[in-house]
Amino acid sequence: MGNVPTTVKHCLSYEQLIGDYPWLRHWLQEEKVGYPEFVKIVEVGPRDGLQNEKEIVPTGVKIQLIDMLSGTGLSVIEATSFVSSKWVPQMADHTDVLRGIQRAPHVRYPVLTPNLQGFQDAVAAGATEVAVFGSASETFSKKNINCSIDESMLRFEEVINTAKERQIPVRGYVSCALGCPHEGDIKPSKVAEVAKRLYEMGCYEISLADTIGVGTPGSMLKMLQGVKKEVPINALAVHCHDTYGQALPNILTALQIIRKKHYKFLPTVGKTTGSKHVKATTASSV
Ligand SMILES: CC(C)(COP(=O)([O-])OP(=O)([O-])OC[C@H]1O[C@@H](n2cnc3c(N)ncnc32)[C@H](O)[C@@H]1OP(=O)([O-])[O-])[C@@H](O)C(=O)NCCC(=O)NCCSC(=O)C[C@@](C)(O)CC(=O)[O-]
Repeated sequence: MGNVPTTVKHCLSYEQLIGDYPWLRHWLQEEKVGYPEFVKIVEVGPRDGLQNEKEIVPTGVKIQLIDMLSGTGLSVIEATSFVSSKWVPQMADHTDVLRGIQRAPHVRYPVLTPNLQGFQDAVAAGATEVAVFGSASETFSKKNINCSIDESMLRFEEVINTAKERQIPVRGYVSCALGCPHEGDIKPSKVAEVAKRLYEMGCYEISLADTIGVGTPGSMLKMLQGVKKEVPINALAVHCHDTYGQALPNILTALQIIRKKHYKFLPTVGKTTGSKHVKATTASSV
């Protein structure tokens, strides 16, 4: 926490959280929650932070960013996406980025793969870990990956089965876990259902994403209470966008749901400014 600005420390303090959300004190006592002994940060800046930037960032700059992040002590850096360049022009240089980075021995560099084509391209470019990304909202699924939730599960199953044959670990995202830009509130039971499907297919970890940053400690709590009935808590991660300044309180709430025996909980933070996504570098400070 040495380099963390005072304002961020303030957001992270237990006393401040209880001051802002008094009902949490009761819940924390009831649940006898503690903090996990170990927190892993998945840095998503080079992928999620850049993907919506209108101006194309030169490939060399992306490579330099990832190489510099590799030197910070992070253990996971999401490097790029093997998606259609018509949909996300910023990620069109995925192969050059993945081939150009200096891989540090202690760092993993997962990439997003929405379907088998993306998976095969990623592996050909040297990917050794991938992530599939589903949604708890039908409308978001159609707008993001051009298929329904059920169709996306069939695509992911193909990716996961092929990945298993090659012993490539697959991480799964569930977008809109705390709200959808098109459908509004999303029921925790729907998030739990999609998370469970991904987990049962073979994703080693499910990252529950507050895609538009509308979550609060209250909705985070309800959502995680629903999901942990279906997926082991030590296989869960959260991915919080900071659109309304709630990412840190939301992460702190999520961390406190983990019992001490659950040593592995893996939050990622995204910082969203207005309609622009400028994300994830704050994750390194948490
Ligand atoms: C999923 C697709 C590809 C389906 O796209 P589609 O158009 O429905 O695909 P299709 O299967 O009908 O194929 C149409 C064309 O796309 C090509 N194609 C097919 N697959 C690929 C591929 N993998 N890479 C490159 N090209 C591909 C395919 O070859 C074909 O090319 P054509 O014959 O017309 O020349 C498309 O909808 C897409 O790329 N979507 C991008 C989604 C995306 O990147 N979203 C942002 C990341 S998710 C996210 O940010 C959320 C997250 C993870 O951060 C968590 C959170 O905060 O919520």
